Amino acid sequence: MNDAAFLAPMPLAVQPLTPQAFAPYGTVLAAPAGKKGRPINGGNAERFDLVGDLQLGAQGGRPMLALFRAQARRFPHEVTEMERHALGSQTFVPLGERRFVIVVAPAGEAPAPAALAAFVTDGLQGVTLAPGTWHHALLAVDAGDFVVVERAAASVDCDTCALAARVVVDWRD
Ligand SMILES: NC(=O)N[C@@H](O)C(=O)O
Ligand code: NI
Repeated sequence: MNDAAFLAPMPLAVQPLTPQAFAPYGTVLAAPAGKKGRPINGGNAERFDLVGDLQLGAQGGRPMLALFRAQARRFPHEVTEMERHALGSQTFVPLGERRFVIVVAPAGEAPAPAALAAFVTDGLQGVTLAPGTWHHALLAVDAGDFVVVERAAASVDCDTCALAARVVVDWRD
C-alpha cells in the first residue's frame, strides 16, 4: 500500500435515519409514519408505545435520565474511538428540534472500519441503541439539549475501541 493510500481516511457516507436501516442497531424514536396513535386522555392526545423494554436493570443497574447539553460538532468528523454499553440500552431524544449524527456498528467484536454505518436524524427523531451496539459518543449537528436514558450502576459500563484505520464521517450541513 503506498503512503497516500495509507494516510487517506475512509469516507463514511451518512444516510437519513429510518427505522428499517437502523434496525440492526436499535430503535428509531418517532411516531410511525402514516399511523395514528392510541387515543388517550379523553381523545386529547395520541399514544405511541415505542420501546417496551429499555433493558436498564441488568446486574443491579437502574434507569438514569440525564440531560446532555451538547455543543455542535464540526463535520466532516474523524472517528477515532467507538464505545459500547454491554449491559443496557442508551436512548437519545432531542429537546426541541435538533439534529444529530449517529455512528454505529453491530454488537459483538470490536468493529472493523467497514462495519461502521452513519445516520443523520431529521431533528425530531431520537434513537434507542440496543445493548452492546458500538457507537460514537453523541455527535450533535445542532447545539443544545438532549434527554438521555441509560443504565446506571456502581461500575461504569462503557467499553471503548480504536479503529484499525482512519474513518471520516463524510457529511456537511
Ligand atoms: N459519556 C456519555 O455519558 N455518553 C456516551 O455514552 C455517549 O454515547 O454519548
Ligand atoms: Ni454511549
